[in-house]
Amino acid sequence: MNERELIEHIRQLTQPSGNGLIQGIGDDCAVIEKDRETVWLLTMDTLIESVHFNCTWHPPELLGRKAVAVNISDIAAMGGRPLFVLLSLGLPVGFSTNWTSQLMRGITNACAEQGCLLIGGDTVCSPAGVHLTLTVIGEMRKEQVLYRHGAEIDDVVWVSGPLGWSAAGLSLLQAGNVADDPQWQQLIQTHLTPQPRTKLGQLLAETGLVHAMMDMSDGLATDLAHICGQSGVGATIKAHLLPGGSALVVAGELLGQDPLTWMVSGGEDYELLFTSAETDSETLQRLVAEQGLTVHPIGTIRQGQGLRLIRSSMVEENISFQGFDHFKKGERSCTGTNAGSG
Ligand SMILES: Nc1ncnc2c1ncn2[C@@H]1O[C@H](COP(=O)(O)OP(=O)(O)O)[C@@H](O)[C@H]1O
Ligand SMILES: Cc1ncc(C[n+]2csc(CCOP(=O)(O)OP(=O)(O)O)c2C)c(N)n1
Ligand SMILES: [Mg+2]
Repeated sequence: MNERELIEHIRQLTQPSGNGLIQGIGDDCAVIEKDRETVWLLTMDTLIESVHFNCTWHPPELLGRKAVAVNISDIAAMGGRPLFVLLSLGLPVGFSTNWTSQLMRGITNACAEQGCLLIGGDTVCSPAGVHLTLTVIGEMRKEQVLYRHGAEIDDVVWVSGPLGWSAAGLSLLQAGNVADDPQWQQLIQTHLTPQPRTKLGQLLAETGLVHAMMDMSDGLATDLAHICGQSGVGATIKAHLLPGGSALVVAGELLGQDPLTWMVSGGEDYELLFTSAETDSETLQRLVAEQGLTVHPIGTIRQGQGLRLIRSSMVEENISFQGFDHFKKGERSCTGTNAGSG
């Protein structure tokens, strides 16, 4: 069973409604009725040493910032405003006080910059490595919430920024000796401290022009496949429209890796991915530009199912769910050593 199948299995075991629940398992946040006009948004994400970060290259302050950013990104993905954070901290015996206070400086500064309050959590000993789990609570107007479902045939598919930078930055850090070169700093910084698109998410929700939205953590191939699956549609993406940039191409040449693979299935972009009617494209781009922000059209929603990538050679390829999956065969991060393995 892979990660997606396991989450679907858990979803089928749960109650879909009650207690004011509007959206349970399956979107970036759970959505719960707060009052007639507003909803609560709740989300949780974990970062685990050796799976999500490596302490040899990840400065603790930036790790703290990243832990907040990847969680707040899920609030941005609904169009909401983050308010409160809960932090569960798992540290090995004999943890460094200096390392931990830098981590906490990153967490508290990032919370303050996003206007949210750290209000509680838990602190435990970990038998292996550092574990960081955050819960973020946000709010927004009920009628403006943007779900993964809702994409319509002939919609334009948009992304809020460059793809593949984080994956390229990670490859450069893993390669070791090249990482100090100034030409790679944008790629590396994107990996070490992604920026949640909170302002853009709220703006897009307010326009009322967006049909479906999510944030990108597992790579376009998997994340857009979620929007398609939940909307009952397919999509076609054009490789030459994907925003990448020259540093990605040069890094690919240096490391012998394909920049398109980073852009499509690398993951950890934390950009917003959304769809809107073709006839609203100009208005949408104008409203976004007025706030000093940018968005890029990358393809089209179509009838049917599955996600197709059109390469420059005009060859079409099905790339559905080819992004990151914690338990996918060949994904090296977890080796079972306990009762849960096998
Ligand atoms: N162990 C779990 N128990 C209940 N719900 C889960 C579990 N793991 C993930 N989910 C839910 O499944 C959905 C997809 O999760 P995930 O792929 O991690 O989304 P995201 O990329 O937005 O973090 C979310 O709604 C999340 O809350
Ligand atoms: C040491 C290390 N190895 C590999 C990766 C790459 N990586 C780890 S998790 C992940 C995907 C995103 O994490 P996930 O836990 O799936 O977040 P979610 O989709 O729940 O938001 C990627 C690309 C990394 N960041 N660090
Ligand atoms: Mg998650």
